[in-house]
Amino acid sequence: MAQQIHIVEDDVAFGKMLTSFLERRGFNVTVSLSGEKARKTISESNFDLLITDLKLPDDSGLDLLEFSQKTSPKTKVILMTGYAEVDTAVKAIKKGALDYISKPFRPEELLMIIEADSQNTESSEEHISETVEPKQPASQPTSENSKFVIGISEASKKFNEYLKLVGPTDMCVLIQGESGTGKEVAAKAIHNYSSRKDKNFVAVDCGAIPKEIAASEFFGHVKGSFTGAVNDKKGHFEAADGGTLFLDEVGNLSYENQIQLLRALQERRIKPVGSNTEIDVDVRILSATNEDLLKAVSEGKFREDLYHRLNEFSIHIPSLHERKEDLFLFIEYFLNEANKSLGKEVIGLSKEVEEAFKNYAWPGNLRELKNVIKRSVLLTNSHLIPLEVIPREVLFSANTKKETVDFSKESNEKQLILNALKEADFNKTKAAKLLNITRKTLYNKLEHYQIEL
Ligand SMILES: Nc1ncnc2c1ncn2[C@@H]1O[C@H](COP(=O)(O)OP(=O)(O)OP(=O)(O)O)[C@@H](O)[C@H]1O
Repeated sequence: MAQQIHIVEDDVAFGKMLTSFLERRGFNVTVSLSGEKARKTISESNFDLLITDLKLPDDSGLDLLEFSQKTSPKTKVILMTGYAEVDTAVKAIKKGALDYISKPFRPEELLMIIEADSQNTESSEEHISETVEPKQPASQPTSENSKFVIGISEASKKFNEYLKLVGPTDMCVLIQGESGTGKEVAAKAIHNYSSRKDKNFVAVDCGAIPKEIAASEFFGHVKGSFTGAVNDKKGHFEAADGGTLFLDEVGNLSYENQIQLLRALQERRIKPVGSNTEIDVDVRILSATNEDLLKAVSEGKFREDLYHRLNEFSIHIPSLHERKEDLFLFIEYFLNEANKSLGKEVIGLSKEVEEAFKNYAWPGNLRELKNVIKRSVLLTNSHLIPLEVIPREVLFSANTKKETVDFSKESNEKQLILNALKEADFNKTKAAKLLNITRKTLYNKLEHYQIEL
């Protein structure tokens, strides 16, 4: 069963960031924003781990540690401290806390403490118990798969179920989705769920191969078969033998190349350009497209027989807009990636940026989100990404959603009003409609925020 974690943290953004980080790694997380709420929650449920801030507005982490030890002695406790509080934290360890972690910290550091403790617990349990749980079967995702975000939205859960379901079969899968939604990542996951996972995964961008050399790229060639063929060359099919060949942007293949590909798939045999010998190949084909292939078929641009061969099973990857519930998991994942690659320690987004990200439609999907975060992390000199480093298109996009309007914070409100005005071409009646407020209220707010038009 997943470990139950209780976080006590009055900084909402930080608590949220830790929660999504830990939930993505399979923990069940409950958050309390105050000592009072924490005490009530501790009394009502059994947690494996309590992670509490040392300084709370209405309580102290040390007192909570004592309370937890009395009420729920099996719960382990980690304290989060500021630099100046390390002495107190050391006292807490003496009182029986598992560990302390100094703020600011990266969530991975916290995870390391949790995992180190679990390993200690497991190894001591293995000595006691004679029957050890069987290890995971070979068809489980490899560590490669654990590198991607599964998501919590219904759309993500469904499509990830499909990946798992079709992975171990030998079916050809057509992966459809907008640009940047993660089609290649999905193809790699299918490969990793299959028994072919120890063989090659060869990805080919069909849009980037000139049609004149496509046959040689796919099937290889022998030395001297055409000008420039100075050596024998293996093609993608041979390179992927026993494994998986991923044809990205498959709709871009020329009609002639489609015929050659179909033949290779039907016969499971290829002939390198200039060779008289055929070679047997055992390759699973996964393909991806961000265009409507059926439309291409009906327009005579894509062969119907090839379409059906590639599409033994089809998977649609939802756009980021269709899985907004996953947005913060992806943000946190890309933030960690950016921190690692840039050697930075940015812990999250400021409230205003959070709001802007929620309101943006992310037409470039995960790739765009990843790029925006990396750029922002590079430009950020504090712990939270500020509004100033966010690209203009994200701030002033035409995507202010009525349902996401949240007037709880002044800074959010001002930003939302600016977005709506921009979307409405500065027509106040339209902007008021977008914001779901009356024109009069909008005028009052423009005055309040001194927005001059
Ligand atoms: N589930 C995921 N978890 C973490 N990162 C992801 C996930 N899916 C995609 N990404 C990242 O998002 C970016 C875009 O993914 P990918 O290249 O697979 O998209 P694509 O749909 O194949 O793009 P295109 O249509 O341009 O070929 C990559 O940097 C990838 O690492």
